[in-house]
Amino acid sequence: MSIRETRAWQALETHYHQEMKDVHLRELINEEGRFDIFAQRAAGIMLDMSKQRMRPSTLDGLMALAEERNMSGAIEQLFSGGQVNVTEGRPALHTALRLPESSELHVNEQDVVSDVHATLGRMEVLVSRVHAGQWRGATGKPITDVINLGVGGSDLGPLMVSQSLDAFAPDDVHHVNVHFASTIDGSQLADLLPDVNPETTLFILSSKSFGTIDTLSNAETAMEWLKFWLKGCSEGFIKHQHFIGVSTKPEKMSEWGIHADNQLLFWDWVGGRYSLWSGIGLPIALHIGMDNFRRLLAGAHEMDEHFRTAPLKENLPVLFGLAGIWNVNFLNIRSLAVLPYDGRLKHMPGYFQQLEMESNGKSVTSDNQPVDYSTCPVIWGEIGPNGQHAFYQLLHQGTQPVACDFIVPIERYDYIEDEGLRRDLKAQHRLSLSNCFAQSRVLMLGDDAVEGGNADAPPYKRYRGNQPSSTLLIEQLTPETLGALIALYEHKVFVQGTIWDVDSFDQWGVELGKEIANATEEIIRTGKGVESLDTSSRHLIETVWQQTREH
Ligand SMILES: O=P(O)(O)OC[C@H]1O[C@H](O)[C@H](O)[C@@H](O)[C@@H]1O
Repeated sequence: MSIRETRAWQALETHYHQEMKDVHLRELINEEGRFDIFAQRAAGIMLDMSKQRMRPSTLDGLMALAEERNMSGAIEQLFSGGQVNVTEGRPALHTALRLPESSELHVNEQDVVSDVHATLGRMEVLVSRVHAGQWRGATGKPITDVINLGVGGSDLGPLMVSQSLDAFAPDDVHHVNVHFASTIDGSQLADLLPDVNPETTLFILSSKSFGTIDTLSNAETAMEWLKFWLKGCSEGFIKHQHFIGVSTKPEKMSEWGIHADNQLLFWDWVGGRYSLWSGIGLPIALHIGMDNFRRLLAGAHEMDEHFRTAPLKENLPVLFGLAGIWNVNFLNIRSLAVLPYDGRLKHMPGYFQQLEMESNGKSVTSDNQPVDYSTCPVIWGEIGPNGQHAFYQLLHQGTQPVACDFIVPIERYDYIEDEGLRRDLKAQHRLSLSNCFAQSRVLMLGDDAVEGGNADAPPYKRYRGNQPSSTLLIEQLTPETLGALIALYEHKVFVQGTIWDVDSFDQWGVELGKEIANATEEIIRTGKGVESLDTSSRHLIETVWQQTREH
């Protein structure tokens, strides 16, 4: 039976048509006790959903829907290693990566917690060798630069966290610069390699499958570059001194030439987009130190515990997820903008794009039926204050309904020692907070945000308002709160996937494109088979041939 046919879903539809369809946020916001009902805190984060187009009765209806889908049972399954990744027949145990060492979790009679902590221990050894200046390149010089070669989940998480927690980089260790190269066209390597020293550059080959052509082609380029500059050193020695591999596939790493001592393993029950907590987080640990990496895990664990144990009505990921369901399935809002008011979080929208869209961008239920409702909205975003000068025009006066997540820390810049600078930067942060609160208010109230009203203004100066948003207010951006924030989104995705009855942990939709790309590369390279293609693709390839032949 489709979820649409359940009593809870139908009650929500009736509620929408009878009570909510024509009500504007400017009326809702004045309803009694709204903030107390719609704002909840956990793990250093306050989630304020009082600017969502919901009433307490909406929330009751959504809770009934969650019960209909046995949300508590699903959460229990997730944490205990149930086969929540149905199409691949395995658990999704990213939460086990953040369990404290003293806990136990058995999957197939194996205690995964001891494996996880043994790997963290190996990571620590690698990090401390680099930070002590003991890891040396093929010519004997200490490493100065680390380049992570990975894409998707093997890039976006480590990149986002490293950038966000830059201020936590330890200053009492041998300094290394951490860089990221992901794109298949080699763009980042083309920029990076001329500026680093081959004798002192270490590459991390990050790939869950160790079969992703984007990453392997970057690795080949890196290796050729090293061979060119380190003439006289054998290939095996170069690989030993300049490559670490992180993967679930030790045999493929060995085949490529990654020395067994330089391999960090993780497990097929860690989804790529949920893997920054595993060895895939090595660039983070190299950048901010192992202690801070463990703090990140501890913050995520705190959110895990909240998600696992808090009653559904006080449960941040549940509330956050259900608000999204209401927006997508009842208010028909299929666009979600992620808007951090903090420049350190510039890679966060991109990271959440993969997390949400690759997890829930699905249209088949767990028993292989086509869905008859919308699933994941389009996620996009940008640093909020910069977006104000770019696309907020559409949010305020365009024709699209868009839901927004505003993300902002309460306090910033306490770590700046220079007093004069600190004062000014704190003032700038106040500006950022003011802009954040002002924008969500105007999006909600429209013309009513103007003192005395704005009804006399010409149409092009009018603001409709009624765009719903949530605000995530973070006490301070620390490894702990960032860990908790990421875990909050991970669990929100799970809550929504549970309601929509989709497998949030597979990604079959990315496979066909890879296959066809390989076949296309062969056609471009060999010239054979172009006639079997459609007219557009054929002409594109012929145009490429024509121009490259002319050169
Ligand atoms: O880590 P890898 O196996 O190299 O995969 C890297 C990425 O590519 C794939 O195509 C998937 O879409 C992503 O989920 C994955 O994170």
